[in-house]
Amino acid sequence: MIVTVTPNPSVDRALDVDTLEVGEVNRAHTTHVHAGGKGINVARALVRHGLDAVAVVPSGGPDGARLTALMAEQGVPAVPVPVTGDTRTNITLQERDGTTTKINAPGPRLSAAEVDALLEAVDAQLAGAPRAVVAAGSLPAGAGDDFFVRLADVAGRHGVPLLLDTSGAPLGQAVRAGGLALVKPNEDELAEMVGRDLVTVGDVVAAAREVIALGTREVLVSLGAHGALLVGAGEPVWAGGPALVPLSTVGAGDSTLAGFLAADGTAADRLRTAVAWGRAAVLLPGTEVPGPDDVDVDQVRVVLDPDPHLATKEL
Ligand SMILES: Nc1ncnc2c1ncn2[C@@H]1O[C@H](COP(=O)(O)OP(=O)(O)OP(=O)(O)O)[C@@H](O)[C@H]1O
Ligand SMILES: O=P(O)(O)OC[C@@]1(O)O[C@H](CO)[C@@H](O)[C@@H]1O
Repeated sequence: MIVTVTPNPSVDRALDVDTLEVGEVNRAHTTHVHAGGKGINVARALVRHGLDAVAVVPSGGPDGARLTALMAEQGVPAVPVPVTGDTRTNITLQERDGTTTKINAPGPRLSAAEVDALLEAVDAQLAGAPRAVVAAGSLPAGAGDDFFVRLADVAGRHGVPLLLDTSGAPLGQAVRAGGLALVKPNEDELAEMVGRDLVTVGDVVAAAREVIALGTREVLVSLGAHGALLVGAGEPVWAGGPALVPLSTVGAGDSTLAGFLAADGTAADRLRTAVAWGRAAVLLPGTEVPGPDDVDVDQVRVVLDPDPHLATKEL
């Protein structure tokens, strides 16, 4: 069982347009609606592969009800924590050439009592001794930048590994507090965390090692079209595949993390599966997550200890 926590979930609405004309009336030809938010997407991808997952989410107003209904439709077990504010809707504008424009709403402000209730709901799930807990996405106002530090305390008390995918100050605080099993920044998020540009593989590996030195076991850095790097105690590993034209990149990082959790074996095996799931996600519309038939592990190439001088854009 994997428990996921999404402090700021969303109903994801994707509108497909041929070409987006900024400042004009654009007419979409298709819309896709999915239960969204990073932790929910991880749970959805795991469930589509027949694995056990449960998603803990604050839920409020009509869109909160819609969110939990969408999860139920997809057979994703949810633990909704009632909140007074309205759950947000996030918009994706998807162009035919693969260009993705996303507008994420701020989401409702949570009261201190609602934040405590969310942490208590996670605490109750962790009492069942799941294999891991994944916390992912941005924080709503009111949660406090130390929310993931508090969550790490809860996970630590239960001895459950915590995997974190977030950004900005909440990521920085959690990394500095230590005790994380894994963080999954993309290249920009890692660069922001260490406060410098990352150009080469060596730059990314050095930044990941700084994170590890602060008390995180592994760093999975997703590099968009250029695959992903896994840095842990051993030698770094890169995985990626042939170029493809994305249908929607939304949630690709979440499917990557789900694939990583689903896989067994060496670091290379787990990274290969993670990248295969991420690649499969970008070939699906909106925030659709891949199932077993979508994933092609054989297309993914793995390189142990990649050349540190290579620019990540050349991978
Ligand atoms: N354009 C692309 N072509 C091929 N693979 C891609 C592309 N974009 C993403 N991927 C795959 O998906 C993985 C995750 O992508 P990315 O690094 O963009 O994650 P992210 O920024 O966390 O995304 P999100 O926040 O939308 O989930 C990559 O490691 C890669 O395997
Ligand atoms: O605003 P956040 O929490 O950073 O990101 C939310 C979000 O963009 O992330 C998911 C894709 O990873 C989407 O389902 C969702 O709309």
